[in-house]
Amino acid sequence: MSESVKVAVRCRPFNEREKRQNEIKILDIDASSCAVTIKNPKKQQETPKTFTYDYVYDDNSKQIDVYNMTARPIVDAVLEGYNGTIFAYGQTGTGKSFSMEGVRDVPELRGIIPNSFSQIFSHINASPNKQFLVRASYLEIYNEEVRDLLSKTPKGLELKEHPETGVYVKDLSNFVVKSIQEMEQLINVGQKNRIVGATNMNDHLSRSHNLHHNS
Ligand SMILES: Nc1ncnc2c1ncn2[C@@H]1O[C@H](COP(=O)(O)OP(=O)(O)OP(=O)(O)O)[C@@H](O)[C@H]1O
Repeated sequence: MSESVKVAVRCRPFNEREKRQNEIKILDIDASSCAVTIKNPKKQQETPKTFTYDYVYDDNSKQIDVYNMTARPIVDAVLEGYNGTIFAYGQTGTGKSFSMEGVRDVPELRGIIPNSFSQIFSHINASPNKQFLVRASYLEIYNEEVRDLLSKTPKGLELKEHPETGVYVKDLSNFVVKSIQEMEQLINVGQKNRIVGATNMNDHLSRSHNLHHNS
């Protein structure tokens, strides 16, 4: 049986500032062995350290390849009735939003979230004899406060634990969605309610973090 938690590492290309400052690349990514080797630029004589992961992506990686290798199998399992979570973690400015959301209007730059909507609804549309229920919630954690981004009055919500179903957010709204368009509408509403919106892409000082949940 394969592991239930898998870890992927993605390295982003240098940004303009890093290029201008002639930064040196300290990561070497070897896709064939899923290994990342990191060297200490201040101590060239130090032996580089190597770590292995379930998937590794270098700075040339394409959104669709990241999706197909890492996210598609999770969404496949969800469509069969299992639970699945895709979670991006990393320092500010490292490419979490790029990987998760990407650039919505440019098909090849679309990230995991829009690609998963396409996969979910094409699967549902191709399975006329099965019934599916898709519900969506969208929340933001900002300054330790859980905010419901799909509520008209986003306010702090409580985190609770249920003995059988585990941790949940009390009173978090959720909406039944029947198409990609409906899903995108909800995302648009939620984006507008985020404390620090996607328009502040270049300000990496105080971005909030958000979780997306499809069931
Ligand atoms: N793989 C990539 N290819 C090209 N550009 C990328 C890639 N990953 C990130 N970028 C660019 O790098 C910048 C920072 O990425 P992004 O905003 O996704 O970081 P983040 O981890 O979400 O940051 P924060 O935690 O501050 O929200 C953006 O301009 C983004 O377009």
